[in-house]
Amino acid sequence: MLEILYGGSFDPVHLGHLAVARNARDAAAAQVRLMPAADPPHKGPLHADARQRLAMLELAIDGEPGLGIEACELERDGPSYTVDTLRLLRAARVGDRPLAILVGADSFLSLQTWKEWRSLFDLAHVVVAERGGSGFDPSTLPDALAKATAGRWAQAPDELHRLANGLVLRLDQPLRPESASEVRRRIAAGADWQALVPPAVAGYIVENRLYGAVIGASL
Ligand SMILES: Nc1ncnc2c1ncn2[C@@H]1O[C@H](COP(=O)(O)OP(=O)(O)OP(=O)(O)O)[C@@H](O)[C@H]1O
Ligand SMILES: O=C(O)c1ccc[n+]([C@@H]2O[C@H](COP(=O)([O-])O)[C@@H](O)[C@H]2O)c1
Repeated sequence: MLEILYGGSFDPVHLGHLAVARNARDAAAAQVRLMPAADPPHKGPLHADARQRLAMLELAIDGEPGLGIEACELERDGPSYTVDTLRLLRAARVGDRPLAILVGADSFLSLQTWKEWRSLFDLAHVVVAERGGSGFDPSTLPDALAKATAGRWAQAPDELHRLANGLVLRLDQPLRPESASEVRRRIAAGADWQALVPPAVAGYIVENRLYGAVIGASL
């Protein structure tokens, strides 16, 4: 079965993440694992610690079929470079089975800034989820990314099951407006935020006073 790794800070996980993960699972008939980064290379300091971000992910997926968690990046120090993670997972448990990474269009458009980015295609497929405002259009990619992805575009998700790595798939999906920074911003501003995250995650945020949430805030 195709496995799709969905990496992120998940600080916190929100309904946009879940919609993207479910859509990828259903469209590609795949197992999707949400993969919290210990130290995402291009982000400033995170707000919740690794244990808390993992706990929120567990509450969010709540045993849902086809969704899981890959926590291997939390076990190593230093920046969570995806290329290193893919090499480790290929060697440790995935072998030569079909494997993909799932990224939002904003992340995909900056793929050239990732460590050894061209090697990513030797290790996994890349699934790109549309994200509002990202201006994602495969015909207007930055030059190097356009060259590296030429001839790799899959026409349909089932192509990803037939090869171990190397294809790029654009996933059609309704655009989701949520972002973790908007959740944190609203909490800090005392504005409504609970509808942006699963109810169990909202409860965890309040109980643990994450992001400046106040105990006793109505859920
Ligand atoms: N609403 C969304 N629609 C599509 N992709 C998303 C959405 N939110 C996050 N992603 C993608 O999920 C991955 C992990 O995102 P991350 O955990 O950094 O969340 P975020 O909401 O972008 O966080 P922040 O607002 O703190 O930057 C990235 O590839 C990102 O592009
Ligand atoms: O490998 C890299 O150089 C690299 C650079 C930026 C982001 N990533 C990964 O992309 C995923 C989303 O990152 P972010 O910053 O949107 O939370 C997460 O799994 C990061 O580890 C990876």
